[in-house]
Amino acid sequence: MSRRKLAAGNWKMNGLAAQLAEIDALVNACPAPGCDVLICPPATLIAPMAQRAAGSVVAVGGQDCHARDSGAHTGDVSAAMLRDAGASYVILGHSERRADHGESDADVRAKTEAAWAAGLVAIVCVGETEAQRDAGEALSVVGAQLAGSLPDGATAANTVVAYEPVWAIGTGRTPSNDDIAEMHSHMRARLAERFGAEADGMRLLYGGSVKPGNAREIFGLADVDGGLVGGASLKAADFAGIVEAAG
Ligand SMILES: O=C[C@H](O)COP(=O)(O)O
Repeated sequence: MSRRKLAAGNWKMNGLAAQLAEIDALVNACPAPGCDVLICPPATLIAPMAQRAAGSVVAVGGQDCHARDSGAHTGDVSAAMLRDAGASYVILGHSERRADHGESDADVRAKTEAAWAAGLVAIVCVGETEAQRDAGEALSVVGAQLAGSLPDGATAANTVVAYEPVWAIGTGRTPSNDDIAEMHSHMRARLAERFGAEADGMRLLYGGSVKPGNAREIFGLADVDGGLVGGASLKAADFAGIVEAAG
């Protein structure tokens, strides 16, 4: 099964209107990439970024959504609102959301259902802490997160899974290639048990200190279908190198 790779940037809580110029630079640097390209800016920049990127190869996504469409949820944003602002993807269950906002697998599953209902592709994040890896629990922890966070209706078209070891995020550290390959193979097998042949088409991203200098090697590993990139997605020059590696 050939899966088109995805280079996804997560700007996290970074970016003011002035940074929208990075999108122009990215579009110029990557006029015809051989992979899908996505930037997930903070919610305040989704609409202007989507307008700026309209007609280009760069898709725009959210970093979270509420499980409900609308209502009395001060400060929250629904999947329908993201879609209305021009998003086509949403990151769900990022470890920073799980840690900062206490999001459970059940919460992530409900948000994923909401994302699909709004026509968004869900990028569902999983990953172990360093203590869990040291205890030999990485595979079982990620397997349980996958089982709990993905609803039954997951398909290759509506879902992307991102494996992000918590200890590799923003640290400059990455797992060994063998460890990444082992985890991605494990995830593919768990998905195949549950979703059958559909799992062959699901894209599995690696995230955690992906840089232009290591992206090609990581994206070349079996069952790695691109990356979810934090810090190195903020500057078009860096992210263009990662897009190039994925293409
Ligand atoms: O969503 C992105 C990840 O948390 C990775 O962040 P990082 O590339 O800054 O390590």
